[in-house]
This record gives sequence, structure tokens and C-alpha cells, in this order.
Amino acid sequence: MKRPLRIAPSILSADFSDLGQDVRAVVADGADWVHLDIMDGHFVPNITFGPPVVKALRRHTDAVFDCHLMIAPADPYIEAFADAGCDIITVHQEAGPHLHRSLQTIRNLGKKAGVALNPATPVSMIEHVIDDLDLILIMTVNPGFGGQKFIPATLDKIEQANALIGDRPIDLEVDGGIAPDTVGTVTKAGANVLVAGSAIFGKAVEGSYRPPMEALRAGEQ
Ligand SMILES: O=C(CO)[C@H](O)[C@H](O)COP(=O)(O)O
Ligand SMILES: [Fe+2]
Repeated sequence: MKRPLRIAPSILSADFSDLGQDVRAVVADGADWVHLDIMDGHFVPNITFGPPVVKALRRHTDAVFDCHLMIAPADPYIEAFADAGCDIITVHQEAGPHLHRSLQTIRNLGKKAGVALNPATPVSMIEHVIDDLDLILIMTVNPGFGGQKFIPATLDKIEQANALIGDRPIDLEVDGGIAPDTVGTVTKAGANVLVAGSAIFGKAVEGSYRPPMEALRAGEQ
């Protein structure tokens, strides 16, 4: 069963002084989801924003908010992000000792549950929670910053995650260094959700995000 290709622009590379406008623009130009990077300055060496900003952005669009929590611990904040308007809540496997509990908390709040794996974390770490997942996020850079170079060693993990998913209705997302020149290999390996920040917000053509998103779609293999 082939999963549909989705483009999820990461607003980490958007204009932080005018996020509402950039979110509206990228959705109007054809984004499937909006990817929100939540960083705490502890799990990753960078700080972004929390539930109040998610809530403020929620007023600008009905698009799916794909929320990537790079925070540890995550559990105390899951409900706040759900209430703020996240649709998909992804926690890192490395963020705490009770992944199964985190995923159940997310689903019990009526949200889709995702797990993210850092480049050094093996796919085998999530074998026993596979039926508790709606999304697997394979980090293709070390989390914390936009504009980094894709790590080719993560391709094997995309293939392994794709095999683990099998026919289950689970999205396979990649995040970091995704650009027209890397889309082919990651989609061939099985990824169907492409997160991209700098390759979309840094590549507008005459103010439109449509051309860079079309360039990503065109790279699918
Ligand atoms: O989670 C992230 C960083 O931790 C971002 O989603 C990701 O880096 C997007 O940026 P780019 O497409 O520029 O690599
Ligand atoms: Fe992300």
C-alpha cells in the first residue's frame, strides 16, 4: 500500500516576526501539513516556542499541525500542546523512559501519536510500540537547527522503518536536509512525509512557496 506524498514545511525557517502570515501563505501555496518545531534548550541546543504560539497560529489555518517536540521530559507538556491545537504530536524516543505511556497519553487526548528517532538511535527501539503509532519520524540531521546537511547513513533506517510499518496506516516522515536533491533517495527508501524548512522558506520565487514545494514533489521516486 503506497502512502500519499505530503509536504510539511517547517516554520523554523519562516519569518518569526510574522509567523501567522507565513503559515497562511505556505498553506495557500499547497502545503499538506505545517511542521512546528518545539525546542527546549535542554534536549536540543536551541529554543523556539511553546503552546501559546501554537495556539496563536491555530487561528490562522485549519491545516494539520504536525508538532515535533524536541523537549525532555515531554510528558508534562503533551496536554498543553494538544489543547493549543496540535493534530499530530511527535515525541523523541530519546526524550524519556516511558515511550509507551507518552504515546498512549497522546492518543487518549484524541491526537495522532508520532515518535522521532535521532540519527544514532536504531529503529529496533520502536518495534514494541509499532501498534501505538500513527507516524514515525526519522531525523536525517541531528535535531536543533535548520539548514543542516542530510546524513546519508539515515537511509538504511528509513528502509528499516518502512519494513517495520508494512501495511499499517503509519506515515513515515523525514526531517532535516530535505531538498530536491535528497527527495529521490528518501522516497525510494519509503518516506512519504517530507519536512523541509530552508528548502521552502529560503527558496520562495517572487514571494510564492509553490515553486519550491513543486520542486520537492517532482523529486519523488
Ligand atoms: O526538526 C528540525 C530541526 O531539528 C527541522 O524540522 C528541520 O531541521 C528543518 O530544517 P531544514 O529543512 O532546513 O533542514
Ligand atoms: Fe522538525
